[in-house]
Amino acid sequence: MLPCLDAICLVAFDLDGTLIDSVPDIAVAVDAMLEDAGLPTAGVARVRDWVGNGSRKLVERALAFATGSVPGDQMLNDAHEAFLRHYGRAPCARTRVYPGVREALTALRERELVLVVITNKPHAFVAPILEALGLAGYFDLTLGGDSLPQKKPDPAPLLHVAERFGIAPRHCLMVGDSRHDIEAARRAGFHALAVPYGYNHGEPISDSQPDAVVESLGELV
Ligand SMILES: O=C(O)COP(=O)(O)O
Ligand SMILES: [Mg+2]
Repeated sequence: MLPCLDAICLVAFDLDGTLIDSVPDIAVAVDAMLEDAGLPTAGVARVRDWVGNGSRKLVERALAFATGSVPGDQMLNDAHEAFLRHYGRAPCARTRVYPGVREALTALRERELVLVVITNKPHAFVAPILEALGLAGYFDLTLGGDSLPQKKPDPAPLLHVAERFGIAPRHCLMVGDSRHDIEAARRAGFHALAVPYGYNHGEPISDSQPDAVVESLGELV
């Protein structure tokens, strides 16, 4: 069970698959990287199941699919650089905000909650995407997968924001689409709310036993 919103002072949102449907642009960049390497492309349906552990892991999974073996360091480094270059050219051409997100963010801001983004995406992409979609103004802080030495499912980024704003974890809520968000929330002592429409390696998010699942963030308010 989720506590009543009155008991919550800070809400941390996952980005990819929770606030925004970003996989169409991510898949274009993955496929461009694979083409550069002379490998078969993967397509959006496969890439969807590879998102969640940051860009390097995404590229590693794509190379393993395309070559049939785990890539060596040099190949992975080169491919990761190529992916970042391609993604950086158009990180927000096909990316869309999910239904209910703007309404939820507006209502939570009106309640004067601290709102943050904690994503495993490289931080350099976060501000340009939020700005392009008109979401930047809602957030007090954003953390990317490379902002700290640890990323989700490690609880460190969640504990970092709780401490930064001086709010006890039991008054914080993590909202996410993947098992990494739910695990990070558990380990940090945050409440955990999940959405079922995002990217969770093809598994139902209910398997991770979040406190609650909502079909749309519009239900939050
Ligand atoms: O970039 C990823 O791997 C996932 O990003 P997310 O943490 O916003 O879902
Ligand atoms: Mg996500």
